[in-house]
Amino acid sequence: MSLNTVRHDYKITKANREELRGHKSLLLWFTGLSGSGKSTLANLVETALYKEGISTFSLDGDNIRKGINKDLSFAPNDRTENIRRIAEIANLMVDAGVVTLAAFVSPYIKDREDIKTIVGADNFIEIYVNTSLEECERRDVKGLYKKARAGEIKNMTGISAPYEAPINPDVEIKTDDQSIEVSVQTILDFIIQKLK
Ligand SMILES: Nc1ncnc2c1ncn2[C@@H]1O[C@H](COP(=O)(O)OS(=O)(=O)O)[C@@H](OP(=O)(O)O)[C@H]1O
Ligand SMILES: Nc1ncnc2c1ncn2[C@@H]1O[C@H](COP(=O)(O)OP(=O)(O)O)[C@@H](O)[C@H]1O
Repeated sequence: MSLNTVRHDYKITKANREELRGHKSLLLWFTGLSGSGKSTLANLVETALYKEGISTFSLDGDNIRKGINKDLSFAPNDRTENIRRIAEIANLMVDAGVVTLAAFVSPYIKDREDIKTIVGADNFIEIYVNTSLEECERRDVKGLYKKARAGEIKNMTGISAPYEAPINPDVEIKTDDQSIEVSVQTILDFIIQKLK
């Protein structure tokens, strides 16, 4: 669709904003099943970065699915639109010079490829929180798996909707047998050089 809009070139660029803040900006994208540990890890990674004086912002279900995306369901097309809008928001945040953390199930490979295109491959870090369905169900943090097994929730990822695992993620965290502390440190070790 052509809207005849013209892009204005602003004088202050992402590079200027990164220089002012003293670090690069990146999108850290956490993908995995519900209950895999995305929010837990994103939260702790953000806290560690904040303590190092790095500007951060977290996007997750609370500020997205209850806000800008409250019109979207868990049907495949709506999940795709959910992720597309989040990627566009994340792109603005990264452009603003902020290290942005996003924790979403994001079950489709194609949708995650599209995020990379929107924010730029150099700005995108895919973190696969690889927790087995058995372990997620054992945790059942929000009681959703029990409801899904009882047929009370449709399209539940891992039960009645697919999860397409990343083929070549930047970081893979296997939380079934790795502590939270080691998981956080693994992520920090991977990104810290990239922020310089
Ligand atoms: N059907 C179904 N499948 C998966 N998850 C469900 C579903 N219904 C509700 N929830 C809750 O919504 C959270 C997932 O939302 P996302 O925006 O991350 O999903 S997606 O990326 O659009 O697939 C997810 O949050 P997390 O547990 O933090 O992953 C669930 O709490
Ligand atoms: N190594 C680990 N990494 C992350 N979470 C873990 C790990 N081991 C156990 N957990 C627990 O798993 C649960 C994950 O829940 P949550 O972070 O809400 O998952 P998600 O955001 O993927 O739905 C938390 O209760 C957390 O304490």
